[in-house]
Parts: sequence; C-alpha cells; structure tokens
Amino acid sequence: MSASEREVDAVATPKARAGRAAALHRRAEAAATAAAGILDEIRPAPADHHRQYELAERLRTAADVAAPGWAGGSLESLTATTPPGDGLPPLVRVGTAAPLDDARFPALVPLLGSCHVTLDADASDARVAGLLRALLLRVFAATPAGALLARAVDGGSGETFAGYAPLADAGLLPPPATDLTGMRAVLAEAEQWVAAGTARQRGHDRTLLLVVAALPDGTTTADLDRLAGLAEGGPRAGLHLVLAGWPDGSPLPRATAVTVRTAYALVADPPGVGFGSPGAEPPGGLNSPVFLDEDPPADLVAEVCARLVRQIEDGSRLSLGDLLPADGFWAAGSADGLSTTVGDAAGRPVSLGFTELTPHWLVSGRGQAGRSAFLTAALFGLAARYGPDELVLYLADLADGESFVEFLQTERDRSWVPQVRAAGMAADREYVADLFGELEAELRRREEASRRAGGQRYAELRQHQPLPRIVCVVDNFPLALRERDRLAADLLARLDAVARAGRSYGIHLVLAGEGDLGIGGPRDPLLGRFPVRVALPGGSAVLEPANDSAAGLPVGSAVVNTAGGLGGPRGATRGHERMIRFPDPYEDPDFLAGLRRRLWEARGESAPPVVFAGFARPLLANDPRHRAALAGRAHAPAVLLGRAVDVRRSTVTVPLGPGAGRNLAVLGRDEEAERLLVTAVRSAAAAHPAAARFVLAPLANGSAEPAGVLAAELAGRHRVETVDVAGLRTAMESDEPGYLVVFGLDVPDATELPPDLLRTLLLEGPPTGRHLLGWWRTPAPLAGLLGPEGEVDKLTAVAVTDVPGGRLEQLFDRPVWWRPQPGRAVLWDGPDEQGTVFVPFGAAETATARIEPDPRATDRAGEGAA
Ligand SMILES: Nc1ncnc2c1ncn2[C@@H]1O[C@H](COP(=O)(O)OP(=O)(O)OP(=O)(O)O)[C@@H](O)[C@H]1O
Repeated sequence: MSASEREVDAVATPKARAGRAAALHRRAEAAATAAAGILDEIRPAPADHHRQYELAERLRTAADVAAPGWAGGSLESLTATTPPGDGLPPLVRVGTAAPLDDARFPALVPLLGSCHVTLDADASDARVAGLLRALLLRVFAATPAGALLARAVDGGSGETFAGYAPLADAGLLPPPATDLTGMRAVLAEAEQWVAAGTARQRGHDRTLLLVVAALPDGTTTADLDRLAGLAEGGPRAGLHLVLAGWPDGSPLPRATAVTVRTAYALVADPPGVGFGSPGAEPPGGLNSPVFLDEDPPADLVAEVCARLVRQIEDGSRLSLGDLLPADGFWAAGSADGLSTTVGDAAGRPVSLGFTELTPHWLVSGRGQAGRSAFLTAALFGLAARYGPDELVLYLADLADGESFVEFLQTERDRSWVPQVRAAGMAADREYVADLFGELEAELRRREEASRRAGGQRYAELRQHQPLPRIVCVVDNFPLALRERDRLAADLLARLDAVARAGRSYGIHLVLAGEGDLGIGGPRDPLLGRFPVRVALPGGSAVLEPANDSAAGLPVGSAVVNTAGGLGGPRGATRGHERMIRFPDPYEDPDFLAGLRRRLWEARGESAPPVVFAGFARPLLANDPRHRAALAGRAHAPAVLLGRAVDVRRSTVTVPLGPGAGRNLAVLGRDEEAERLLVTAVRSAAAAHPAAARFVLAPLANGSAEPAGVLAAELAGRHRVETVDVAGLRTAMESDEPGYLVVFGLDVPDATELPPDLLRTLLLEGPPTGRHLLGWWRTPAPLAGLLGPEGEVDKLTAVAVTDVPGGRLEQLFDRPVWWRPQPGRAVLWDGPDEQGTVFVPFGAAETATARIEPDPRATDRAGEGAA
C-alpha cells in the first residue's frame, strides 16, 4: 500500500465503502492505463479498435461503481432528486475521456479525503469556469448536507460561483474572496483549519474545500507558497484544494494536474498512482484526451442549493429542549432577577430575562410570525428554571382562540404548569384592566411591606418573606386599546403604575402583538419603561425607526434588543442587540406535554390556574357558591348572575339582605335578560335557608313557559304561586315575606300598577323579607320609579344586557359606559360608577364550554371572591 493509499484509508476509515470503491477504481484505471499503453498514441487511432471499445466499456462500468451518482454520472443523467451518497465521494468526475470518438468513459480524479486538483488555466477560460461549477455541484450534491464546507477565491470576474450564492446563508459557501486581502483571509482560515485539524488528531468531522477560480491580481510567490503548504498538510486535516490558474511547471503537492489544451484537456497521474502502465516513466497521465465537464444547468444548481439550505436549516433547528437548563429543574433563585435562554445566535445560547435594568419586554410580530411560539418557548424556559416559589405567571391573550393551552389543564390532560396563577384566553379588555389592577394592588402590598421593613429593597425583603417574581404576559395587547375610551384610559393608567414601579418589586410585564403595540409615540415615558424589545418578522415597529435589523427576518428568528430598540452603525457588533433563532415548541407536542407533566409532578401545593375563557359560558350548576348553597352551606340569601370578567372569576352576586333596595332589576330586551331573571330566581331559591314563598308573575309575552319550568322546579322546596297583574298587586300589598318575580314590568298592565306601591316595595320590602326580582325591557318605567333624589341604587341592583349606555343615563343620572355585546352583561350594585361586566350563566343545554376549567380551580376562584 502506498503512503497516499494509507492516507486515503486513514481518513476514510469510517467510509470503508468509499475506500473500497476507490481501490476498485484504481484497479480500473490501471487497466485503462494498460490499455492505453497498448494503444500507445491516441491519435492517430491504433488499429485495435475492438480492444478499445471493450476497455472503455469496462472503465465505464468501473466508474459507475467507483463514482456513482453525483460523483461520476454524466450531468445530463443527474436531477435534483438524485440522492447524495452517505459520505465524501473519494473520486470525482472532471470530464469524459474519449480515446476514440465513440469509445468514452468518465475521467475521474481523487479529491475529497486524499488529494487536490490543479488546472493550468483559470476561470476566464469558459471551459474552466464550467468545470469548476460542475465540480462544485458534484461534490456538494454528493455529500450529505453540512459534511462539506467550501471557500472560494475568484480574483477574476468574481461571478464564477454566483449560482451558489444561496449556500452563503446556510454557512456552506460564503461569498468568494475577490481580491488579495480576501484571499489572504481565506488562506489564514484554511491554515487555521489545518492547524486545528492536525492538532486534534482525529481531524475535523467536516471537510473544507478551497476552490480558486482565478488568483487575484498581485498574488505573490509567498501566497503561492502558502497554497502549496496547505496542499502539503491539508488532506490530513480534511482540507482539499481545487486551484485554477495554477502556474504550470510548479506541481502542487498531492495534486492531480489538469492541463487545458485547445480542444481537450489532459489529466496527469494522480499523486502516488499512475494511469500509465506499471513501470512507465512519469509524466504518464491518462493516455486519452479528456473533454471537460460543461456548465451544469442553472436550474439544477439552484435546486441542489435549495435542498442543501433546507436540510441545513432543518438539521440546525433548535428544539425546545435546547432552551432548558442543563442543571435540572428549579435550581435557580430569582432574588436578583430572572433569566432564560430564548434562542441562539451563531450557535451560542442567548439569554434574556427580567431584572431592574431590563424589567419589561415588548414583543412585536405580524400574524403567524411565531409570536406564540417565542413566548411559549421563553415561558417554558423560565418555568423550568424557577419554581413556583420564585416565579408566578399571569397569561392573557385578547385575540380569539385558545391561547396558552400548553400551560393549562385540558380535557385530555389534567396537568398544568404550576407557576401559572391565572390565564385569560379570548380575554375582554375588562379582564386585562382587572389584571393590571391586581398587579397594581400587589405592587402596593410590596411597597407597603418595604416601607414597614424600613425601606428594604426587594431582594432584602425576600430574605424573610416569600415574594416570587411575577411575570405578566399580555398577547395581542393592541386590542385592549382599540377604543380610546374610559376603560382604555383606566387600563393605561394601571399599566403605567405597574410598569413604573414594578421593576423595583419584582413585577414584570411582557406586552406582545402586532406593530408598535399602541402605547404611545417614541417620547412617551411609558414606552421607555420597556427597554427590552423583541422584533419577530414584521415587528420592526418596536425598534427605533432607523434600526432596520429586523427587516426580512424569516419565521423562527427574532431581533432581541435590550436598549429600547436602539440601532447602531450598520455592520457593527451591537452589544445590546442579537439576531436569534428560536425553537418552535409546537413542533414536538409530546415533548411539550412531557415537560408540562414533569413540572406539574413537582408542583407541591400549587393549585391549578384560574382560567377565564372569553368564548365559554359558565354554568350555574358548576358555580362554587351555588354548589355550596345546594349542599346547605349557603352564606346568605343572594342571587347569582354569572362570573365576572376578571382574573379571579368571581361569582357575580347580589346579596338579598334586609337593607333597603336589596332587589334585582334586570334590564334588556333579549333572551339573555329573561335567562338572567330565571338564573337569579334559581340561585335565590337554592340560597334561601328554609322554605320560602315565590310569587311568579309571567306578564311578558312568552314568559309563561320559563315561569312554568321554574315553578315546577322550585315546588319541591318552596311555596310557589303563579299570578297575573291583579294577583301581583295583591302580593305587593301583602306583608308576607317572599320573592316577587315579575317577567315584564314594562307591559302596559304592569305600568298601571301604582308607582308608589312598587317604590315602597323596593324600599321597604327587603327589611321585612320581601324582595322584588323584576325584568324590564326598557329603562323608562324603571327610571319612572326614582324619587326626586334619583339614586337608583337605593331601590335596586341593576343588571343590564342589550341596552346601551346612552339609554341608561336617565336611570343613573350620569354618563354610563356600556356597549352591549353578546354573552356579556353588566351589574350595578351600589353607587359604583363602572359596574361589573360579567358573563351570565348559560342555560345548561346551550353551554358552549369548550374548556371548562377544572372544578377545583373554579372552587378556588369562587372562594377568593366570596
Ligand atoms: N422557531 C420556529 N421555526 C419554524 N417555524 C416556526 C417557529 N415558530 C413558529 N413556527 C411556525 O410558525 C407558525 C406561526 O407560529 P405562531 O402560532 O407562534 O405565530 P403567531 O405569531 O403567534 O401567530 P398568530 O398570532 O397569527 O396566531 C406556526 O405554524 C409555527 O409552527
């Protein structure tokens, strides 16, 4: 075995197959040479044509084995779907040897894994340019994506490898060096490669190919010496050279020289092996003219490049697992801040977190830009590092749909991420306002604790009391500000309070959505409280206008900036900004579910999150207060109407104590209003400690049926009478305690009841155990009951469905903000200006609870509110 054969074997040991193929080819070549020896001179053609055809045939067969597919097939036979080999091709085709016009076989030379190739002409010769492009295509396409890297020098046109530009982004072939400085940088890189590859003994796990299409002007002998040095030491370290324009007469070590003649080329002996007959005197070379490979079709080049890029991207894709801590779950403390890996930049993990300096984040991206993916991945990174004693999460999304389900209990999987305290999906603006209100209240508690402790800072306070950091994420935040009304102003005021002081008390905000998130112009101080900006594709608006670093980002990447979106000089390294790639956590749902379950199993005492789903209907039957009442544990007589649009999912209750005005007026034209009255009666009946009297007056058209159902339902426990207007009047005049339930107090018959009678009942009934539960479809008759001093809250609590705020002013004697929406109602109970927006209980059979929260969560929420 020759030295170079040993070398080939040493490098190719894992690729024994390729090695065997190479040996086979060498034998085939030897045979060819023997044949060539007999042929003697190529032209004129020797007499024994028959022998030549036979040899060419055998060589073709041998080449098929030694250099199959991309390495040796004719370019016409190759398509983008031709698969790569499973390692480096040891031999590669440079053209077609044609000892006779019609006796042809592939001309192969050893390259990757063993040798180099030189050409005496450079790429200014179109044939050379074509061959270089063909060669590059063959070696890249034949090698598994990523196993081969290339560097190019093109001191001529600089355009020789233009078709390969897509490989630059995948890191396979950077744009070629076109001048001396560029070439020297490439040489330095190659020298480093050789030094590192040699030092590590095992060599690189990848191979580097350096292709010179043309030496740049001014190339010195010292540069050529460097190339020769690389040729000498390169193969051992996985570096190979293809040098075009290499001066004739100074053979490059370990290289096969190709000499370009007018009509054909000549291929010299590869190092250590001879094409010539054994014992022939060098220079022998392949005793046949060789027609160099021509330019490969541009489409083919483009398709192969696209395949490689795709495979590199797939192969280098991050997974959620890459963001998780190496040192196990919940090992980190949050006293000084939170930090997690959010992605990687150039193969290095990039951390981002919440500290006093980087307290709040803005995350922007257009739809389908991976916003949920980024947030989910970052939140799981945090949840894996910080246990529930260190971190509490509040999650809200204003857009329709089921968000954050990965963190919450579902019908299929009852586990949850234990740091999550509450989540609002398809959340109303009121939900977000309440959420900010809760955070503000917590902030005040922490401020107060600090004051009591003599002005201790957050980190010090934590030494003697549990104060987890809080991260509150609101996705699709711009929807909270789509109307600039009082609610929006309120919400912004709370947001500002939390953003301003939260940083010092471990309360952090992440606002996400499209565009600039609508929180003020560049000079708005609120914007300045969010120094961390994450721009996903289409999210440049959270960066400074002059900062275009997020332009053209692909999905799966983001610009992370910790200086309020500030840019910097183009191309300069910016300490405050990184372009990252982040994983798609939905890619592997099993992994995500497994992660959630592992966190859940470690949860200790943590209760499930309280979930508000804007699209779901709560059911009276599931309500914790109602269930307690049914079980004989009622707190006090009361009606229950629904669940508030708030973080705790409080049960919306109207207590029916002995105070004046403890009645319920339902106001609205729709079925919702009627249903509210029915629910009110049902819940009052359950909450009433003993048997009570219910007088039902179904005055409105169509109300006989619901009244009948109610009567049947209540009859078991209570005394029920169903009456007409006259009967109602009698009941109103009687002192007997009980509930007067009136469907349609605005029907003409009812409006003829003496107003004083009704007014007196509202004022004086409750102290004697008489309560009115009435339904009005228009506000005027109810407003007509008000005395000169107004103040409807002295008469009754008012629940409104589809009557807009403008029409309620006559009743409340002040501007009222209420815009009716399906599935929502508002309750005014007492002088509170704003009212409580709530989701009325649904009728059991129409319940559309897509995600019914776990009853335990429901209980907790109910108790919290009670
Ligand atoms: N890192 C990633 N790499 C590749 N694909 C991703 C990555 N992150 C998300 N995707 C894919 O992009 C699509 C959009 O992701 P995602 O749902 O997170 O976007 P979004 O911005 O939240 O969308 P929208 O707000 O419109 O619902 C999904 O199909 C997702 O699988």
